[in-house]
Amino acid sequence: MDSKPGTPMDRPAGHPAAPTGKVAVLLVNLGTPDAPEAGAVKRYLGEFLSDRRVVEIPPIVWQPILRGIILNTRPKKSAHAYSQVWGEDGSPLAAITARQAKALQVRLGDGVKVDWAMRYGNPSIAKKVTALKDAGYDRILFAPLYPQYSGATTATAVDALGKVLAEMRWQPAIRTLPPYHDHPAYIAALKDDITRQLSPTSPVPDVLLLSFHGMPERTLTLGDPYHCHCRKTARLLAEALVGEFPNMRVDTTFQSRFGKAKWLEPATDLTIEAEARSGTRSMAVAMPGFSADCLETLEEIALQGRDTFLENGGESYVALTCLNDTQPGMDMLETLIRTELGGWI
Ligand SMILES: C=CC1=C(C)c2cc3[nH]c(cc4nc(cc5[nH]c(cc1n2)c(C)c5CCC(=O)O)C(CCC(=O)O)=C4C)c(C)c3C=C
Ligand SMILES: [Fe+2]
Ligand SMILES: [Fe+2]
Repeated sequence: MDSKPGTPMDRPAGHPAAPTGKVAVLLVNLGTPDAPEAGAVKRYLGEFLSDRRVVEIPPIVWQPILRGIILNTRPKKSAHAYSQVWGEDGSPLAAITARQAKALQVRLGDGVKVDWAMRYGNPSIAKKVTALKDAGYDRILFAPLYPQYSGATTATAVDALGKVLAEMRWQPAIRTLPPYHDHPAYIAALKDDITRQLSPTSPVPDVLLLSFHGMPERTLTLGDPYHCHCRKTARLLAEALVGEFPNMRVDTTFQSRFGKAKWLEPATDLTIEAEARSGTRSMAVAMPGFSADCLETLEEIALQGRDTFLENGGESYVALTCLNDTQPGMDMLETLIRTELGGWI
């Protein structure tokens, strides 16, 4: 056939038009209900808690418990919790992730498209990856925003991506953002942001808790690096903060226990209570494993945590905000993303 490279003449008659040659970044987070209502929360939890990466109990045992008990009781309670943190722009997790994508787009400029998706609920990974491919983005950097790797977060997001790719005849080239729990840019961003947030509180709190989302303890012996990643982040961050706050104790805890199995310890809620009871008067809590504020930081830690601390004799309690779309947070994200885009832009 007579054709010149790069012109439609390359394409035999009948072959559909296929735009190509563009680069995209897809920021990914966990997902959240569409509304702070029991029905929407039930749909979201049904999808989330049916993921075998999240609940590693055989479905024949787990599904009757999930469908028969949990999805009939938890959505109402969780919907109430969501309604306490819901903003004008919707769920904080989705609103902040959207803002991060927008801010990163400005920083990276027109040569790269930045978009975002959620592992559960909307906007889905399938919808976003398909739309990007159809629009000619044949190089996609897939970036799950979890500093610490776990099967229940990073791996399941990549699984969802794999499922979309499995349906495609012509797949885009894919890169994935590695965990960044010990990346100097991440530790520096946390140090700057925590220092900025603590400075106006005078005096410095007696203790700073670094509270990470928990996981079942057995995931550690099964080989999940999550616990080690959290511990390393905490160690590096404590080392980075000691110069600014030499007299502040820094402790690491795990929050958001779910289900009956033993979870990683020490538990944040029990630690807050024990600290207050044993005479700690002022406490700050940072949550370095969450790249965006969400139900677990704004309700469980900022609201419930404060009640627990004050009811047990504590006097001053502050829950710090996550990196979100702050300047240190976006500086870090830009650094990580530019590194992973090397050779593509
Ligand atoms: C940051 C990392 C996270 C890990 C690790 C993680 C593990 C994990 N979570 C559950 C159960 C629930 N998590 C819920 C909310 C939630 N979890 C994360 C992040 C991690 N989870 C985020 C960012 C959020 C907030 C979502 C939002 O909409 O704001 C919930 C739902 C809320 C509720 O009903 O309480 C559950 C349930 C398990 C079982 C697990 C590890 C196995
Ligand atoms: Fe969770
Ligand atoms: Fe929770």
